[in-house]
Amino acid sequence: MGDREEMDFVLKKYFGYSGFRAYQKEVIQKVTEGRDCLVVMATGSGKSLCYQVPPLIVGKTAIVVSPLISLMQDQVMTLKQRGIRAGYLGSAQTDSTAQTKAENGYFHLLFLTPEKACLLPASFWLNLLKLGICLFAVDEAHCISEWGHDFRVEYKQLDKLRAILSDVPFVALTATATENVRVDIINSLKMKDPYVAIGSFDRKNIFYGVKHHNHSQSFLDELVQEISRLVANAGSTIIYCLTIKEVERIFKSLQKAGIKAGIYHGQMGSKAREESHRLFIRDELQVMVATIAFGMGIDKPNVRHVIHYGCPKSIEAYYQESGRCGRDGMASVCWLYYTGSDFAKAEFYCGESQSENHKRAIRESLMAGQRYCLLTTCRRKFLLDHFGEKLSTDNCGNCDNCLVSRRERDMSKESFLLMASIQSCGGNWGLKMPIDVLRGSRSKKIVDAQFDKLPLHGLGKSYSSNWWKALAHQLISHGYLMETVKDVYRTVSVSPKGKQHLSSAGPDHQSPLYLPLTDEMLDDEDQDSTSGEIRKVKNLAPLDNEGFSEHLVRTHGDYLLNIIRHLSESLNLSLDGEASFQTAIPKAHPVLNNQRKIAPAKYDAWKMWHADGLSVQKIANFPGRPAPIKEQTVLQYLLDAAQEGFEIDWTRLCSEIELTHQMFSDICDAVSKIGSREKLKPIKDKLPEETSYTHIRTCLVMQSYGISPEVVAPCCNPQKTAELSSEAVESCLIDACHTKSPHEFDMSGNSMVHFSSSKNLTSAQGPKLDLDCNDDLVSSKRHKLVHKGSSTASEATEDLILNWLKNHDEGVPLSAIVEHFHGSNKEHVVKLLGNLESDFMVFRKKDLYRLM
Ligand SMILES: Nc1ncnc2c1ncn2[C@@H]1O[C@H](COP(=O)(O)OP(=O)(O)OP(=O)(O)O)[C@@H](O)[C@H]1O
Repeated sequence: MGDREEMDFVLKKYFGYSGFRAYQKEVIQKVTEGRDCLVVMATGSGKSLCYQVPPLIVGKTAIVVSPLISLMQDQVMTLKQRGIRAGYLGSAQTDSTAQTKAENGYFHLLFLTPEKACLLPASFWLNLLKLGICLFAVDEAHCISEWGHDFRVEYKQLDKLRAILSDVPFVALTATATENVRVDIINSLKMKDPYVAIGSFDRKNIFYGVKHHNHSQSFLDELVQEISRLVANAGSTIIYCLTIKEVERIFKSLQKAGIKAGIYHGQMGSKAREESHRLFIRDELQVMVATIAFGMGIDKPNVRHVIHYGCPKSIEAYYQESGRCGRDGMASVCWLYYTGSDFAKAEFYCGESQSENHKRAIRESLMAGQRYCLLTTCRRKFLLDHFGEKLSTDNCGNCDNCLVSRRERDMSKESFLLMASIQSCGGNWGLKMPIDVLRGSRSKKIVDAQFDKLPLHGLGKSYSSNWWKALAHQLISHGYLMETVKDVYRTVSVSPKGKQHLSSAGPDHQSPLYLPLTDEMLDDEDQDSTSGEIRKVKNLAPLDNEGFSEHLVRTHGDYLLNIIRHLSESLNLSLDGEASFQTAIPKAHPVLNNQRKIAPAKYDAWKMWHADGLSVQKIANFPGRPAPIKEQTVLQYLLDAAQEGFEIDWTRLCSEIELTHQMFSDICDAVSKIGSREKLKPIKDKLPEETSYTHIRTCLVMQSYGISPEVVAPCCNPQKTAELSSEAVESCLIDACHTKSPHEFDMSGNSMVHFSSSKNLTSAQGPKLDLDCNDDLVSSKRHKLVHKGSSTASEATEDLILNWLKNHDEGVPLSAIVEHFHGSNKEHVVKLLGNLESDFMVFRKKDLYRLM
């Protein structure tokens, strides 16, 4: 019998197939000739046969390295049923004779985990070599590469075996390998002139689609309805979720709707997982809701739908998971539902990873996933392109973008603004900075970099940040912008094509640039229909007050005033009378005698606080702002204003932020102990928990201006005092009696501390406050009360943990979290942290918990 005939005979005899699929025969032939092979073929294309047939032809053992015991067990079982001698070595092996049998060449196919392969003694290999090893296969070979989506360190060790098995052909197999992963595989396994078989990645029978979702219940209800419809037709469905919590949530909803669903994730015991898998394979379950733990080795032919509820880590992972669909070649459907927060998980995925290369690969992979989600062109083309395969057409006719014609609009103006902003910011930022500039933000970063002086600052206010981000992704996918990972950051810059476009355009003239609107952009515009009104208003000439709704004036009055002001300035007209819209933020920025000019945002904050008497909290949430700002930011503005010579009522400020006399002197002590005011953290570390960074900053500014600590209230804020419990009042009363303090408390708990004498204290003036009480005792009592209060509050909840972590950018070890929330036991805290981790709210890195 000739070689080819023998191959056909084996195929028929053991597998029952009448012909080989593409590439199978060539690979088998090369392997039997002793050549190394790299096999890159789509999921379900039949790669396994490439290592299963040779041992049956040459009668020598084939070694197969596979990442999962369960996968090996499945394969061994199936092969045995076909009359092939197959076995595996590993921790789950109960047959004590298996290793001896293997060493004596009993098996046609011997499966090993990479760890086991490296642990076997050299004598094992030498004995088996004497009998003959026909090939050494590495399945799921992309696990060898740090560029791969599923890198496993153990795979890296396999090169050690190359020295012992120097004459054995190595066969690496994977369904997902980009160019650099392929090179990595060949180098890592020290393959010699390998025969490379790259099959088509095009799964023609699969429809690809993407939808945007929010985590709302109504969306989940819609999903359940959709699944009910799907399961009414034949075939199975797999729903992949990013977290176990989501798996459980969706599973419960499906069960409620009477759908036969199963569940599968890494925290289930192996028995429960096996049972779930078995029921699914036998069609006793219609739907499997799973994490990606349900992945490799799922060879169920009739999976008709794969739904991803959340954007996967990479295109490779997506391709592999969606590849569980339609393995029998019948028409099947893959939907991906994503939400914006899916793209912010790079830090989480980087987890414990030590290698910078690997971290960069993770970030780049996630970026590619994001691009896939936001794509408005053919999805199949994008997927194939990712794997280096060209689709001859721009319209595959079997993805959502090719079937639904999208609304296109001339986005030349918007694109010009965005590209110009990115260019003006230097092209060294992510998208946030240039978009914030367009939206007129005066954040510290923007003001410090003087981006608020750019002519385009604030010109893009009428679109939301998300809208601009979606446009940016359009421009990326059309080649006008480039996204790169520099060290650990994603930056966006204008590409040569974008620069060309910019240079041929100006603020008033741009050549048309028609781009499709994404669902997100359309949703955003629908939601913000009033901003649509604003855009219309912008185009109105002359401005006409008819048709302005009350709502429009209330919500956008400030914006309209600005348009009118700019218009009148440009026309050299004066506006009669002072506009006194309640929503308008004061805009005049006079420079007082001894004051230096400060940024408008700071001046506004100072004026509202100082002249209008608004509280920090009111300023932060002032209705005239496009969006609220943080109270800390307002405080920082006030401190900056003070440093530029603007008048500040320190007593009022200290009272508002509850900076007590005791805190003030504690902070001064800490500063002198440390001997430096440069860094706040060491100062903070020396102080009690309730002393915040805001307290420290304020104190330092006051110190530097020689403001006397006497201006600081000795006891609690009068308004806050009213909120004290009766216990607190009682304690204060006791203190007041003991110390014969002039502070009086009425029985309703209202403090009558006389702040009036300090009313006019400013940064320039500093008369001493006449308070002769024993402040220390009062405030130390208060201190105790606060502490006692925080002990009740120290029972951990998810919200409290999140709030607390907000103040610890550098991360906190578990022990410190447990100590802080000593009202709860450790298990409870660990459980909450686990929930937060699985919700991607926090992540753990080098044993420190941080906010995402
Ligand atoms: N020549 C053939 N004729 C008919 N069916 C075949 C042939 N080769 C393989 N198959 C079948 O195709 C299915 C997929 O094969 P296999 O599991 O080897 O794919 P794979 O490429 O390893 O996929 P994955 O990467 O997802 O593991 C199996 O059910 C297998 O029996």
